[in-house]
Amino acid sequence: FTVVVNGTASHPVPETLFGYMFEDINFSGDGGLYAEMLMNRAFQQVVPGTSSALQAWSAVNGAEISVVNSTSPVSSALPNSLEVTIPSTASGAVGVANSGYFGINVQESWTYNASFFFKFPSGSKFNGKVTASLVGLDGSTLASSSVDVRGASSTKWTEFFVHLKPSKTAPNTNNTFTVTFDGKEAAGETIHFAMFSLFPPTFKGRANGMRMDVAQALADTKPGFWRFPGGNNLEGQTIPQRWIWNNTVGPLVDRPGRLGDWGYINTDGLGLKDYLDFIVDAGMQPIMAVWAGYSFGGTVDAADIGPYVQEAIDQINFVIGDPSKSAAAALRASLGHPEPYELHYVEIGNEDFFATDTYLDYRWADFVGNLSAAFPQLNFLATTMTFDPVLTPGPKFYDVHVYNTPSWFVENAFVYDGFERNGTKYFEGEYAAISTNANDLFGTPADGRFNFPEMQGSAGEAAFMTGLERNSDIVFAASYAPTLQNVANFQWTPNLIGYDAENVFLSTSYYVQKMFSINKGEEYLPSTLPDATGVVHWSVVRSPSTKQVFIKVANAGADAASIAFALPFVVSTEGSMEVLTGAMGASNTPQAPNTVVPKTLNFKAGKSFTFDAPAFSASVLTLKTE
Ligand SMILES: O=S(=O)(O)O[C@H]1C[C@H](O)[C@@H](O)[C@@H]1CO
Repeated sequence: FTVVVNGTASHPVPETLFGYMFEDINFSGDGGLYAEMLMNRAFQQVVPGTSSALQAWSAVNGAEISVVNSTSPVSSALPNSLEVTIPSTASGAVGVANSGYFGINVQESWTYNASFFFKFPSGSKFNGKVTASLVGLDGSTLASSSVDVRGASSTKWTEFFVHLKPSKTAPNTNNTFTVTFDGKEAAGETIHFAMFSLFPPTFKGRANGMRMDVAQALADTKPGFWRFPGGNNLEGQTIPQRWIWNNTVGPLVDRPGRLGDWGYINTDGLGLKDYLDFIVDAGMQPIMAVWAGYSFGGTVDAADIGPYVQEAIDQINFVIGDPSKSAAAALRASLGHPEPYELHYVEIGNEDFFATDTYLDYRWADFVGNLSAAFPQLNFLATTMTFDPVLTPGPKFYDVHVYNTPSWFVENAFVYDGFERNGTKYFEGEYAAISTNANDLFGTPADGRFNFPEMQGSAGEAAFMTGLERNSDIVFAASYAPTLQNVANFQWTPNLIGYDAENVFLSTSYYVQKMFSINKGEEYLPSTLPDATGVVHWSVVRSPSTKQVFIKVANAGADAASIAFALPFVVSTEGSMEVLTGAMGASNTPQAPNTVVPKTLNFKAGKSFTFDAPAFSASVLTLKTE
């Protein structure tokens, strides 16, 4: 191949071109990015007296425990509490233990914030200590802290709050958080607990914040945007179980939680303001979805849509409204953020190509009509297929989703080249190579589904992404999906970033996303077009502010390819390149997390040079212009 690069940019590269799609899937939020370490911390949305109500909880040394809603609750949002009865014959430490989200990471250098609510029955004679501890698999106490309690003065809900500083780092994550009494001191007592919590240090030290290592892996790619709260997890198994913004803000005891759309209960401890603060902390901007009347269990009738439109208006006002004019904005101010957050993009629903008729009939028009009247400065995205059906008013933005085979991505690198430049812009909101089986894309690994991203898929995605860059005059944002996976419990594969209770696993596709995102440049330089039917694709961008040119090369084929580049301007002979390459089916897995990692090396650049792209590779060549 010979590639002649044009010295005149065709268009700027949008700041938002690469970023993340987030929803609570695969324990991405609870048990993932959200730093709360205790699973089922507040017994939300469980049926008292059932074993599932006690998920992650167990008795310590003979205590009798059960989830009840018989006593006056700690809040109306949290009707359930944990009833703990200490046997009259008890001795030693007696109480309850939580096993975390598939483990608890105990690090000597961390200070943990532990808390819970408790109360004794009136007439209690208890006068002793209650102790919070981190306990190792072998029963050793890694950290503990006690407070003196008199039952008679704790007959109302009382919050217990301590810092825990481990004496050593645990050898594994099979640790528990326990709350115990001395059996003799507490013999025969019944105590109620509510809203436990255990936090490690968080990303940027944010209260109720994010797990540091997962957040850092996301921030390291310099993402331009964060799409939330879904994806399917926006929609709800039923209309009442949709994602409701005001149930996700304010004190944690006032958040009821909900049954998420991926088979587990969401605490909603990671809520609207927590997302917005993380977006600020990681230097992104939101692409925020509003619920648009469609749940998996039913759709709101046109005649009843008004309150849901108002709910969306209130959600947007929480983000950008004037506290003197909107109660939702005043709520934001009362939570410590009087200034509006940055917001330019609001998505109306998710994947409404599954519910096209009502979207076409009234849902799109009712939401975008009222919301654009209330917020004329915002951009609204439609979620049906592009121009199918023809919506009124015509959408200025679409969110396009595609999951397919590695070869589909290679073969469709030019899909946007053919789009009419009519002012419409596109968000490639969810894309990933997920299977080698075009006839059963969403099947099992036995049928070709990827457990983890494979190099063949990542190289295909890279080829596709050169097309997104070339067409970034109309593609303003793009994100791989799903982003996060707790490898101990998940519902979807492959995913960009995996993790367990102590490790983060970066996939081959993560390295491709990072390569493109941190080298996205400021303007696109046209060049000799790749062969649209070929497996070798490239794109060239320039950053005048840093006098750099970035050439991305994807080779999604099994043969190495040699490419001669000719540049119309002077470049330093000192070039550097980052190359990600591996066997076709190679993956980074928890067992072999560094199977395929990027390699950086220098090369002799200049106005013309040749680059040999390895088979199944994605590369970025960085050049310095004068
Ligand atoms: O079952 S799917 O519709 O394929 O689910 C996909 C599409 C949906 O937006 C997202 O939540 C999910 C995985 O990222």
